[in-house]
Amino acid sequence: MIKIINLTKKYKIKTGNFRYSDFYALDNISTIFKENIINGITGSSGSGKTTLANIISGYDRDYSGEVLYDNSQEKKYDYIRYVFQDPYISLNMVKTVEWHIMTASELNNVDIESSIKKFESTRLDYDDYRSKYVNTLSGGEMQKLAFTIAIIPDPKYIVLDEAFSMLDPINLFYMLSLLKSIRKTISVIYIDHDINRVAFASDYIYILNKGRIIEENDTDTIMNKPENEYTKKLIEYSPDYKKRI
Ligand SMILES: Nc1ncnc2c1ncn2[C@@H]1O[C@H](COP(=O)(O)OP(=O)(O)OP(=O)(O)O)[C@@H](O)[C@H]1O
Repeated sequence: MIKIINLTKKYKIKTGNFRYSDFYALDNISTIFKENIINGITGSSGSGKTTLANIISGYDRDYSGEVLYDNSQEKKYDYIRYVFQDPYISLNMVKTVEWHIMTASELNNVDIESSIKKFESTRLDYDDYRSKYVNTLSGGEMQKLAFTIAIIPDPKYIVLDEAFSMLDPINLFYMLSLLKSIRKTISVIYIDHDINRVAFASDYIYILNKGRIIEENDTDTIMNKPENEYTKKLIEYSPDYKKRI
C-alpha cells in the first residue's frame, strides 16, 4: 500500500525584480493508493498529476509531507516502476528491441522467456520485432516496449503517466485490458487527463484540481454520482459524439 500524508510540492515563481511568490503544485494532499486494483488519477492540465507521479515513484524527493510504501519511508528496489508519457526518456533509440528485453532481464535477474512473454502480452510478436531498432518503431510501439520493460521485474506497483497516449483505440483497449489482467500481481496507478479512459480502466478514481484531490471514490460513484462541481464538469466536457458541437 502506498500512503501519502500532507504531501506538498512548492515552487518559487519569479514575479518581478527580486520578487518571488510560492506556487503549490501539490497542496497538502493525503490519501492511499490500494494494492491489487487500478487506481486512476485524472484532472485538468497542470493539476499536478505528473508532479504526484514523480514523487510517489521516487524521482522527485524535494517535497514536504510523507510517502510511505507498506508503512515504510524506504521502498525495495523493485517496489515501484514508472512509465513516462515520453518513451524516449526510458529507451535507447540506437539499440534493438532484443537488447532492451535482454538487458532488462539481466539487470532484474529474470529469465528471458518470461520477459519475451511479457513483450508478447502487448500484442507484438517478438520474432517480428527483436532486431528492430527503437528509432524505427512507432510511438505506440515504443510505449508498449517501455511498458514491457517496466513490468519485467514484476514490481509491486506500476505508475503509468499518460503512458498509452500514442496508442489507437483498439491497441489502447488491449493495453487497458492487459492492466486489468495483471492488477492482482502488479498494482496500477493509471494517470490520464481523459476521465472516460480513466473510468474505463480504473477501479477507483482520484480527481486532482489545482494541486488538491478534490474527490476520490470508486469508479461507478464518481461517474454516476459525482459530488464536486469540477468532477461534474470534467464528465460533462469529455468528448462524446452525442454531444458534438
Ligand atoms: N519546475 C517548475 N517550476 C514551476 N512550476 C512548475 C514546475 N514544474 C511544474 N510546474 C507547475 O506545476 C503544475 C503541475 O504540473 P504537472 O506537470 O504536475 O501537471 P499535470 O497535471 O501533469 O499536467 P498535464 O496533464 O498538462 O501534463 C503546473 O502548473 C506546472 O506549470
